[in-house]
Amino acid sequence: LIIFFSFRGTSKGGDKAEKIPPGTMGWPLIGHTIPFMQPHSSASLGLFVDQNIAKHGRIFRMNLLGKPTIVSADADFNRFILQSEGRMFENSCPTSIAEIMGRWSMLALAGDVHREMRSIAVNFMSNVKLRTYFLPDVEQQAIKILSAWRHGSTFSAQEEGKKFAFNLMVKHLMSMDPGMPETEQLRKEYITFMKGMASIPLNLPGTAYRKALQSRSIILKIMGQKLDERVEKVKRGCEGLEEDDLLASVAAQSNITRDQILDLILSMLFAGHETSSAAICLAIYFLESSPKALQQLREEHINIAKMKKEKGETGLTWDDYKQMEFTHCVINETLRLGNIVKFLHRKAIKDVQYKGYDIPCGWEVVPIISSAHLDPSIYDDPQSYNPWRWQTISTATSKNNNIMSFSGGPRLCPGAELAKMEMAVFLHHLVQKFNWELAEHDYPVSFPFLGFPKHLPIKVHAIDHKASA
Ligand code: HEM
Repeated sequence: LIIFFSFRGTSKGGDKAEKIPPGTMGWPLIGHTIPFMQPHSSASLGLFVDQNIAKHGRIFRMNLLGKPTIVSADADFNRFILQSEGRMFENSCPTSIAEIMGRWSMLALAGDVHREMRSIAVNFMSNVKLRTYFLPDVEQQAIKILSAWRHGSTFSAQEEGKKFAFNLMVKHLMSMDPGMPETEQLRKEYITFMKGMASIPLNLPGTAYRKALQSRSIILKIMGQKLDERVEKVKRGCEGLEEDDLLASVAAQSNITRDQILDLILSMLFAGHETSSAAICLAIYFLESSPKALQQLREEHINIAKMKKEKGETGLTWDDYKQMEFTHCVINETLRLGNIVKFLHRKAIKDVQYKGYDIPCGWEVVPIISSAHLDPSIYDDPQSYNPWRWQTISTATSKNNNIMSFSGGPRLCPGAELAKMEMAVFLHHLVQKFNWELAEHDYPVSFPFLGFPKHLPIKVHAIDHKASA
């Protein structure tokens, strides 16, 4: 029976009674999960999705992770899905991710509890906080990382990017300082935790998934100790503490439980660290192969630094950041072609009709958000890295629906501005100090989490400003 029901419905046009999008359900239980998850260049949709689009069109059905699923590579439908969050569709995190990130993680929540947790995240990264607290720290961390790079040395840019983003997040989430033993222990556990996130969810002795669950317990223990310290300080009424870090501000709230706080912090560490470090690596990768873009970017930053020096200013300001026009083009193009997040998980919470198709209530829905970025009808020559295209495209999300890197609708990434600012500040110092080349061939791969198979090895050359003056 399982085989019969799994293979039935391989018709091209979808079911007759209901017009469910066409497609095949594949093997019993696992369906097409393995080919769907097959690693591929993040600047592509992958062979499986391309083949299905060619056969069935941009909206098709399949069995993913044991569930009937509608996959959409249709930019309009994706926008519709994201904007109908809570009304027709809602977040639907795979069980294995919810288990590892925690049931209170923002990635796993939907509805009112999600809204409550989200407002904490939005407030944590408000514009005022970005200007006041984050910007100086981002700059300090960037300078610190880059000052350890030696002329002529070769190392993994991916590791450096992760160190930068990790240090920044743990400082702002829990006031943990880089290099301290407990920060290093947390980082070590976090690496094991991440390996499990990207593994097959088999909770058996020795598997990456089992190890990740064990690391999760250790990470929560460390975070729990930090939380206890904060609660104690809040009780003693230490002034200004709420501004210190996220732990302090949530510790002062009585409406969320300890488990909720810990899962929130862990999901923020994940969401704010993996993505922005990937973004920095992508910029390093794309700029290396685009000397003209690198040159223009460098000129922009040398000019900003020169003007600041003339005015006797040190440290970047929000106005400096906003003035980095070409840098914003580089960032937009890097995110478009790099596709840090390829797809999202949603499910239909009622029967939905769209473009003549029926999406049955309860079915999983996977919008492939990278599809808009790679669509030649939206972006000319989408495979080429061309930051200049953004000089004529409006980047306001309200005006441009085809920028999907940060998702859209009510779950739009609350860390978008922080991530862009991290990229801009890191690039400001990087391009003034170094030239670089890939030490080995590497490229960004969607696992589905974005990574570089060889960890992006680069060789750096310090720029001799006296010689170039
Ligand atoms: C270039 C870097 C980044 C990219 C591409 C990115 C992308 C995304 C995407 C696609 C989502 C999914 C939204 C959905 O389910 O519809 C998301 C959610 C989220 N991101 Fe980011 N993100 C980035 C950086 C950050 C940073 C620096 C933070 C800071 C902590 C952050 C925090 C979050 C949070 C808390 C969520 C959950 C939002 C919710 O469920 O309402 N992100 N991000």
